[in-house]
Amino acid sequence: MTVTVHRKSHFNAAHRLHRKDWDDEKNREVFGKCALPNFHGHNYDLTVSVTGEIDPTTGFVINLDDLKQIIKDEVEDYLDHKNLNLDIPEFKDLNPTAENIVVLIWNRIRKHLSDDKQLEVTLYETPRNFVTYRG
Ligand SMILES: Nc1nc2c(c(=O)[nH]1)N=C([C@H](O)[C@H](O)COP(=O)(O)OP(=O)(O)OP(=O)(O)O)CN2
Ligand SMILES: [Zn+2]
Repeated sequence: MTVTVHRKSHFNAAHRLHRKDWDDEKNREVFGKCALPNFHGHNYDLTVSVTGEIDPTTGFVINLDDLKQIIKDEVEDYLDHKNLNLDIPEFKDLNPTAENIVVLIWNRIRKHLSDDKQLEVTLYETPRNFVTYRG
């Protein structure tokens, strides 16, 4: 029997969606206002979900205090109040779309979990635009 444990978090960040090998017109056509050159911000919300067996000794799938600390170290401290294009090396040549951000977050959390746990991350870029990654 497995149970899923969830922890919510949030961070604020700036970004711009564009391709260096496209001109302004093409970038504007594909990425719309998200291509504007001077960046814009989002209040990102995320839900981190860990699935596994309940440890009979503790009653935990994962200690939520531990999960909270992992998310703080790997997501909030790394991304909060950052310019994703300029400050985060992974996005130097990769568009910081919700899809690419959720994969980055998943990879940073996954390395802290044992192999017997499943991880799912849902990232809200806006209240109505959100993505999910399960690895
Ligand atoms: N597949 C994706 N499409 C888009 C992404 C993305 O990351 N993946 N990102 C954007 C923009 O960055 C942003 O999300 C759009 O912002 P906005 O238009 O303000 O968002 P809403 O649609 O929620 O706003 P409404 O008020 O509902 O119009 C674009 N596409
Ligand atoms: Zn945006």
